[in-house]
Amino acid sequence: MSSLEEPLGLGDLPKLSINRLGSFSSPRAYHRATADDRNTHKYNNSCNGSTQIVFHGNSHGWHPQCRQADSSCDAVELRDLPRKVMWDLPSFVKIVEVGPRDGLQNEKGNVPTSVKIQLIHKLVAAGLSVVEATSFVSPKWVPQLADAKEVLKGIQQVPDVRYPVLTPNLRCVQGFEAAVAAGAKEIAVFASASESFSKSNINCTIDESLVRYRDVTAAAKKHGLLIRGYVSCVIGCPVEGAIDPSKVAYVAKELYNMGCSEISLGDTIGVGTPGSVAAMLEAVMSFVPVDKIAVHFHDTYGQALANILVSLQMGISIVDSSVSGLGGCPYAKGATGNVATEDVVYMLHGLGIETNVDLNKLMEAGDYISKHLGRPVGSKTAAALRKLTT
Ligand SMILES: CC(C)(COP(=O)([O-])OP(=O)([O-])OC[C@H]1O[C@@H](n2cnc3c(N)ncnc32)[C@H](O)[C@@H]1OP(=O)([O-])[O-])[C@@H](O)C(=O)NCCC(=O)NCCSC(=O)C[C@@](C)(O)CC(=O)[O-]
Repeated sequence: MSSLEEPLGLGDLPKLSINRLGSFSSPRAYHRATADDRNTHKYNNSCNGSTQIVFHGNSHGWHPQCRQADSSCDAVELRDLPRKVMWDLPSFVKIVEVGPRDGLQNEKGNVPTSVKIQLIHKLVAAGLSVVEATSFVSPKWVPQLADAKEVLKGIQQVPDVRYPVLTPNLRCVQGFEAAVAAGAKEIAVFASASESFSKSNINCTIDESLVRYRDVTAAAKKHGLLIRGYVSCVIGCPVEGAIDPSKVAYVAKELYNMGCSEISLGDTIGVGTPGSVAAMLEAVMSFVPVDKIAVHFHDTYGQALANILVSLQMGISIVDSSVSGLGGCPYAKGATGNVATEDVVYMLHGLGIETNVDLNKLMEAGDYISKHLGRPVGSKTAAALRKLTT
């Protein structure tokens, strides 16, 4: 059994399937850089036929710009960039903010209900359209989220914003019934591709969890609720080591077929690299439409942004992240938080991809919760931009 203390060795990585990447459509021209694009990070990247990018600081931090001072560069066909570098990327990425749930569930010190609610309001004010609010799970096993009912009832819900909550079973105390009673309009069920993680996380086998979730999704459909399905340990498990992509595909397919409208693939311990992520996504895409797949990368090994980029190149357009990089799963020893939402937004805007998220307002939300937790903000982008502006 390989230890997950060490990053998976190259020999352990499933070989990247080149044919899928090779089938990407031809590149497209990027937007022409103009002065008023400065804040939208749309840019082109070629002058005089060669491809050079220099950065000039501005009020929003760094802005890629042509070497020519007047930035009067022409829009460039991506064929000027080596094809192996860039593919056709989505023009819009939906960010699912999981900080209030996945981020806080692992916090040892109690976070007051009012702080959780205020954080959710700030995240929505930053433009996030999906903010996972809490979990209706056992307070014995996740004490931090024991105030799930109060949080959900306390949020001033904004129309068109979604506030999913985790529900592991039908229970009226901690589960689906309790969530509906508290006003939930969207739920999430969460299975694992690893038997060991399933047992330690939700106290049952994978197949037992799928039986439970069929009941939960049937009830949710009766109530007209949206259902999200998570698959944990899609790359590696703290106990079993590397996880075969076929196991991930099986669980994803089962959750999709029982009625989950979106399948979020969680690298719970962050061991994935673009090679193992591409192989896993290729397996899942055989059973779940690519526009129904979300990626959920913890950043324990610093691979999350690279893993997101390869996911975008394979057609994914839904990315989970945690403001200020909060979080980690109480059942995955050593797992650190999800990739920081601020870092994801900065990368996406730098690629000319829209998110509807205002980075400055997002940083305010990150500052708010980091101050409350008494620690520096967990986003490199936020830390760098703060240094620039102070
Ligand atoms: C799901 C339930 C409600 C099932 O709990 P249950 O077994 O259905 O029912 P129960 O709560 O009545 O428990 C029955 C007995 O089993 C015990 N028990 C109950 N659970 C456990 C456990 N885990 N480990 C060991 N024992 C457990 C429990 O204590 C009780 O024993 P008794 O108190 O009568 O002596 C419970 O296991 C639970 O609340 N677990 C916490 C699940 C959770 O919130 N995990 C974190 C969220 S998932 C996550 O973070 C990953 C994700 C989604 O972000 C994606 C990713 O990153 O991969």
